[in-house]
Formats: sequence, C-alpha cells, structure tokens
Amino acid sequence: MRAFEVNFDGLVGPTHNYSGLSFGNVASTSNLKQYSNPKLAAKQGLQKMKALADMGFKQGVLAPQERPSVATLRKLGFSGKDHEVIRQAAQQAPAILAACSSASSMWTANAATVSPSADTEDGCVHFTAANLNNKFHRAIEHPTTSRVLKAMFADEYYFAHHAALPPVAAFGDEGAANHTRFCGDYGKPGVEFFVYGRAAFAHGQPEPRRFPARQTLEASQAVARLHGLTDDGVVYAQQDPDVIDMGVFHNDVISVGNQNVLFHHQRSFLDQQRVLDELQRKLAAKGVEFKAIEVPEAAVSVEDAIQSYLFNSQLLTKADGRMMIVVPEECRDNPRVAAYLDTLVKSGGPIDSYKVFDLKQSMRNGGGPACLRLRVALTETELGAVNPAVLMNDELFRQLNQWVDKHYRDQLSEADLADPALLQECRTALDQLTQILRLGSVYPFQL
Ligand SMILES: N=C(N)NCCC[C@H](NC(=O)CCC(=O)O)C(=O)O
Repeated sequence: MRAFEVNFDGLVGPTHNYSGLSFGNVASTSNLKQYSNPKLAAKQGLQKMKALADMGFKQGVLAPQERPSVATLRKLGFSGKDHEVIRQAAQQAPAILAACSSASSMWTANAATVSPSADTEDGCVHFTAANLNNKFHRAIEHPTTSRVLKAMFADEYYFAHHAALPPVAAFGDEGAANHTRFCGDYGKPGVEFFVYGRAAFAHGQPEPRRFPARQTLEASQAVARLHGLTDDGVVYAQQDPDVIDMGVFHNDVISVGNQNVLFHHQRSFLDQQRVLDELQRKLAAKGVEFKAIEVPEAAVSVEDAIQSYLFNSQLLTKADGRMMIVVPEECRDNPRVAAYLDTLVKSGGPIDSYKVFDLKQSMRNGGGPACLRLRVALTETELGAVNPAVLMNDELFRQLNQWVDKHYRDQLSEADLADPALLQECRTALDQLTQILRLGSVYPFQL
C-alpha cells in the first residue's frame, strides 16, 4: 500500500510575541522585548504550507492554543473575572503573564513523538504528547495538544494516543525535535532515532554545563516502550553537550533526516562514528542503505549552523525520488552556508535542490522550517482516516488567510499582553477556527 509523509505545520497563534522565555535558545533570549507581528508570522507559516502543498507534498495544519492561559494564571493564585486575572498578573507578575501568553505551540516539532504503524507492535500509529517540562511556558501546552491531536487523528482503530510523560526533569521530553525516523519506503518498517541531552538516572555521564539538556535518555526510552518499538528498530544517541552549551537546544538544530538520509553536522553526537555505524547496521538489516551527509566544521561552523538554521530544515522526497531541502532565508544570507548549499545540491548526492522561505517572525524565537512541522508517516488508508478539514488545499488556504486578516494584530509588545481585549480576540478567533478545522471543543474556554 502507498504511504506518505504528511507534515502538519503549526498555525501561529494571535499572541505571537518575543518574551525571551527560552534560556539556552539564543534567538529567543536575544530578541526579548522586540515588537512582534502575529499577522505576518501566521502568513509566513501559511505561505510555506501552501507552497509545499502546491508542489505535491502532503500538508496539514495544527491549530494554535488558547492564550493567555487564564486557567494557568488561576492555578497560580490570580483570581476574579478573566479580565481581573489578567490585570492582576500584568501588575504583579508580568513575566508570568508573558509566559502564559506565548504562542509557542506553533513549533509543532515539539508537540509529540509519532511512530508510524509499520514500526509499532500493534500496527497503530502512536502519538505521545511532549511534556516540554524544561520551560514553564511550554509545559502548559500538552493537555490542549493532546485534545487537538485526538480531534485530528480520531479513529481508534488506526491511531493510539498517549498522555505526556510524568512532568519532571528526569523525564523531560521535547517530542519529534529529538526524534528522526529512517526507512526505505515510508510504509515499510524503519529505525527510529532518539537523541537526548543527558541521562537522568546515571551518574558521572557527560552533560552540558551552561545551558539545559531538555531531553533525557529515560524519556526517549519511555516513549519507545509506549509505542511498542523493538530493539532492532531503535537507536539512541547523546547530543554533544558542548554544542548544547553553544545554543543547540534541540537535535533538530544540528541534524535532520528523511528516509535513508541523515544530514548532520560534524559535531552533532557524542561518539558520532558509533552512532552512524549502529544506524547503518540496523537499517541494513531492514534492507535499507543508510546515507549520512556530514557537514564539516571547516565548511559550516556550529555558530553558523545556529545562526542560519541550516539543519533546522525539511528534507522532502520529491516525485522523482530525489530530495529537496527547505531552508529559512537566513541560510541564503550567510555566505558560508549559501556556498555550502550550492555545493550540496550539485554534489550528485540524494539532495538535488533547495527551497528558501521567509520565516523571520518564527526564526526570531528560534523556530525554523523543521520546528514548525510535525511529521506523520501514514498509509493511504490511515490518511483517509485523518480529519480532512485539517489538510491544506486552495480553499483552506483562502479561509485561513481571511481568518488571520480578520482576527490578528500586526503588532504586539509586552505591554499589549496586559490588554484584556487580546484574550477575547483570541477566543473569538479560536472558536471560529475550531469550526473551520472541524475540531469540536478543544480549548479550555470551550470545555
Ligand atoms: N527546535 C525546535 N524544534 N523548536 C523550536 C522551539 C523554539 C521555542 N522558542 C520559544 O519558546 C521562545 C518564546 C519566547 O521567547 O517568547 C523553544 O525554545 O522551545
């Protein structure tokens, strides 16, 4: 049966702003207090989705969340009517209001880890929502993420949903940003590659000293167990801790994979050769010839990789079987990265073209093309069981642009987050969105 990779991109929410919330993510902390443009951010994301859908790639959309999260503010002791909760938080704890207002669910690579049916014991597609435990503003995402995913992948015959792992640092889980699936055909059994930043229950193992390691080995192992993966279909690797300390806060900032290809930096993993050998061996046992494209530090430094987001790219298989790499404009603006990309596509290797998108609104918070999408490999039958209203086409693109034009502001500052009208605007917009995407009631204000 035919099978596809479907990319579900996060629709940027109406409260998109720059609050410097992610210690260890250089773009986030350095753009603190800049004015954001939520309308432009949402449109940049929609442009990418539509352009890729028009090129023949399967593309879906994942809804944003209700922000500010009044429910979270109430848990923290702010009380009264909703607008009073916001007023109190703005006066007493503006940084907490900002955290509760983040549109960070747009980076759907962090929404969940997904294992396709060909890899799992029970033959279902498995989803585990990521607890995003390392950052408060992201740790509040998973309950709504789970409801939205269930509204998109509702059929229990095909889709199995797991709640987020226990919300403690030892099980810190950042979802698909640290997970790559290698395979031949998307519908055939593959090897799932889990990359972690530290082992929580081991002592004396290397770990970063400056910035946090968000993902633990134990979290990755728990997800593999929940999904019913077998040892011959799993490889674990530790990210180089020194590189985390330079600002590589997720593995998808230093490597990306698709089918049998891994595109990665020379300094991606600890014990890199062992990792590559294990991937090669386990894939060979499934009849797949693994190809690693290693970018040397001499061609693109770790700093350039972080600044340009070369590896936070999408590798997409075209109809002719060759791959296209989707990169942010920052890659073209960096002369060393631009030169590398030109050489790469002319090298005769599996990647023979690249496509550039302007995603600056998201990039300023450390979110490139790969952060903005959750990959779900599906057979034709499974794709037929997905809520069709979330799949991108001309009509949905038109509707969503119109919806953004109607409800989004084109400027947002920290002070604007104190405006109680913003909450109302957000709820009105999301209520309509759940009708467009036929999600039912998924937001706290709707429950
Ligand atoms: N690499 C992947 N897959 N995702 C990128 C996530 C960026 C996100 N930034 C933020 O949450 C910044 C929000 C702010 O500072 O306002 C984060 O650090 O978790």
